[in-house]
Amino acid sequence: MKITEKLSITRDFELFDKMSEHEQVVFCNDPSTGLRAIIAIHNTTLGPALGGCRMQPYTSVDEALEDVLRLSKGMTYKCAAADVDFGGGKAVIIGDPTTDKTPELFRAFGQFVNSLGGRFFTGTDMGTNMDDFIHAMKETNFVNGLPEAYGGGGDSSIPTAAGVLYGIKATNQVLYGKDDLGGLVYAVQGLGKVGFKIASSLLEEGAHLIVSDINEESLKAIEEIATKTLGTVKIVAKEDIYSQQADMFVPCAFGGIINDNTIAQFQVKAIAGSANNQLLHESHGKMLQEKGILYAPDYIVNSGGLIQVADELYGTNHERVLAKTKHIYDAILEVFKQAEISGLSTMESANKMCEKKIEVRGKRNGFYTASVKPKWSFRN
Ligand SMILES: NC(=O)C1=CN([C@@H]2O[C@H](COP(=O)(O)OP(=O)(O)OC[C@H]3O[C@@H](n4cnc5c(N)ncnc54)[C@H](O)[C@@H]3O)[C@@H](O)[C@H]2O)C=CC1
Ligand SMILES: O=C(O)CCC(=O)C(=O)O
Repeated sequence: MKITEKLSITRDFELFDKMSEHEQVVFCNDPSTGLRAIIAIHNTTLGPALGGCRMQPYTSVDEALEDVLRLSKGMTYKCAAADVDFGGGKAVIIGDPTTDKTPELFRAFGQFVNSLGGRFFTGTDMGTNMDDFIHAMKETNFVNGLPEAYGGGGDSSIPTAAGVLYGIKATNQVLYGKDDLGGLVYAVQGLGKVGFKIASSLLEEGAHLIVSDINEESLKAIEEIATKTLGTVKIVAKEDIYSQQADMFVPCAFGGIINDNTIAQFQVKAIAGSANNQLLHESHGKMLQEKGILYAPDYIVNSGGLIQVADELYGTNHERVLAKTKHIYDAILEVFKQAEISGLSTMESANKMCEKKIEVRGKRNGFYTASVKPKWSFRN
């Protein structure tokens, strides 16, 4: 047997292939608290990585890894588009948020975040909330999205929803030549922290909503709000939301919902919503373009939360956050314009703009590391 055959195991680089675009992936294991988490740092050219921590009952390591790799890459683009001095990262905790949370688990997670020495900042995402990070912050300073009572900016779903409404207005401007929200029909998927706020604002402007959620209470609550406005609400089964005749589809639940199957069903003129990683593959952006559906790239539309948590490090100031969030309107118009000029899909056009920004900065910065002088440094 040749020596290379004997050593064949060393040729299995599957994990490194999967993370080939990422700088660092950290597997965190703490049997005493049951913590199993993965932190992915995609790119730190623009600054230390930033991204929320999702808790979900993933059924395999592969599923969790795939999610954290996709989400952290999305954060690199989101940070570039929002012009914040952070790079892309994200964390996932494997566990059921309704049964597996303990203060100790989040403290253990905080210790792992701290061990990265400021290369990764984190906070809430789906399945985690600000209370969880009150525990984590006892172990690390690299947490943002904290309650105002703890010196943070508070609920980041508020600026996220505000930003999505700016994205919808910009899309309406291109579709109809005016950015009014009222009078139109929106198919809203998911009435959680962000979706509920968007739906309520749309109703207040007199919009007509078709909604789906798996949570009966949220559905009842939005019907109740509609009774006090000029808007209307129709509830549909979760699998029927994609085929509704509407002006716009507003996805506010989970990722990957723009795919071969749903594109075949869509009867909308545009898509703009808060969900992260809406396109199953980048090619689905092209398919939307071919079908004549105007797509407002997710990571620009939903960057209000990021803008707030990044801004928090300067001290809480809601006015400043709102002023920065308003730029989402112009950013979406610019992407639509560039896409029209270049013939690219709106997602390709947005990606190109972000990649250019990272490339230019990369000439001066690269890999982020806190400036700690090595002990053995004898230079001064
Ligand atoms: N919270 C924030 O500030 C930000 C959130 N996002 C993204 O926006 C999306 C929503 O986030 P949140 O509102 O914070 O989450 P959430 O967990 O509060 O809300 C999600 C909602 O979707 C519903 N849902 C779950 N499965 C569904 C299905 N099959 N059909 C219809 N509805 C379903 C849930 O019942 C829940 O009401 C996520 O993709 C998140 O990553 C992105 C940027 C910031
Ligand atoms: O919104 C947050 O709390 C952090 C930013 C983030 O993870 C996101 O925008 O997906």
